[in-house]
Amino acid sequence: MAAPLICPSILASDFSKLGEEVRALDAAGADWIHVDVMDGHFVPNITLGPDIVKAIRPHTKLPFDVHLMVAPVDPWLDAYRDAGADILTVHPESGPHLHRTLGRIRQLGAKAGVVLNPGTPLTVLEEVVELVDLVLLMSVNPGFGGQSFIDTSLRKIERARALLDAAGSKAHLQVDGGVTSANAAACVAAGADALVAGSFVFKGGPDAYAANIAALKA
Ligand SMILES: O=C(CO)[C@@H](O)[C@H](O)COP(=O)(O)O
Repeated sequence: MAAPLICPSILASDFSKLGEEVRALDAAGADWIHVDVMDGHFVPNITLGPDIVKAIRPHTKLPFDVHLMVAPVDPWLDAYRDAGADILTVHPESGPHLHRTLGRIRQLGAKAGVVLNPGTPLTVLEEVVELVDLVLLMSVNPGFGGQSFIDTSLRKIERARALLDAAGSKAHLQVDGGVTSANAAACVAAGADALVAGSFVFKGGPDAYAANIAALKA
């Protein structure tokens, strides 16, 4: 089983020193930096605007994987791409034309991701599979870090893997929410190749980041 990409969510970082945190994650072996953007409307929390993404961009060359929990999302695609996002991931519920939104993300030169909440059926993916570079399965309801992994997500990962393989898609299959060393291997065995983790990576402070990332890869 190949080691998964580890994508720490900076939602769990110390916001008073974001640049430093991103540098520490880079040094600790993170593969991507996962940026959770929340608008206080699509989800009940507000986080990082494009100016903040732009401010931390010079602190690492790692890909910025930006999860947009924003509705409507279309007006924000250009701003986050300009701020330095490499991957823009959107919810089918955050606009009326998912197909158009994914096409626009690729037109901007970014990788396009689609994210499914625990209650969102996989079938939506069938209609856009050729337009996505990343499928993100939420294993918690989005809005907050520190929640518990929803166990039925494992079966959904398996079904998503089967769907991607059947379509001949090379898209990454990423899982997010309550990911720890206790469930990471099961996610990968089910077919995930990228794991987002917030609380687990950041616990113990910067000196522990490398060990925490290694524990998720192991
Ligand atoms: O998008 C979200 C929450 O909405 C996630 O990225 C969480 O931030 C992951 O945090 P942990 O569950 O790993 O603490």
